[in-house]
Amino acid sequence: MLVVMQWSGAVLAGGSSSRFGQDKALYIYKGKPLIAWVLDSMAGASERLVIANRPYPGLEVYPDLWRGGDTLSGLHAALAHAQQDWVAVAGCDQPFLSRDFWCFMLEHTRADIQAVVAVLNDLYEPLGALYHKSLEGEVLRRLETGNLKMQALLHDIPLMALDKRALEARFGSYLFLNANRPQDLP
Ligand SMILES: Nc1nc2c(ncn2[C@@H]2O[C@H](COP(=O)(O)OP(=O)(O)OP(=O)(O)O)[C@@H](O)[C@H]2O)c(=O)[nH]1
Repeated sequence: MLVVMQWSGAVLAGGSSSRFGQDKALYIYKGKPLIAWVLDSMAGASERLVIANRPYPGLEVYPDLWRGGDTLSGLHAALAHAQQDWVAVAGCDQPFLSRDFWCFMLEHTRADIQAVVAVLNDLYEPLGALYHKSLEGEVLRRLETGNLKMQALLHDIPLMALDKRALEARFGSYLFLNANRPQDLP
């Protein structure tokens, strides 16, 4: 019997796009908004959540529950709102993530870890990663104590670290590209 794993997708879009100069989620790149590229990469999810604090027409938006913690606030809300145990979390500015990439990441989930994440030289890629819902309490504790660094969280939890260069070789050299400015996009 084929067992198909259920997972949630969450796109963080609660930032201020200050370096981008306009709401980057809605920036049209190669014919569609950046956020649509990311949502499309998560087409295999049982639900796709947009985590933001303002409405996006046509999309169901889930708010941060703890404000002011940057991407850690977004991760917390993603884990809190998600229905499934494993949650694919990405920025709204990562148009090169793909369905095949997420399938590959999901193949590396295990019962004894809480994240699947790319790493290079001890530096993790916190967005474009899988997180287990059981992390919600730990993330909230870090928000409460002002310990907002995603790298520190990832250093402290049991996870599967996948070689970033090997992932880029397989899924494309721009895989983890996040567009801080329009000119970052190829
Ligand atoms: N839900 C949520 N998402 C956030 C928050 N802060 C940043 N993000 C998202 O996390 C991703 C990475 O953040 P950044 O690249 O710094 O984006 P940004 O904050 O919009 O950009 P800058 O204002 O230029 O720093 C983007 O998709 C943001 O929308 C937050 O407080 N809540």
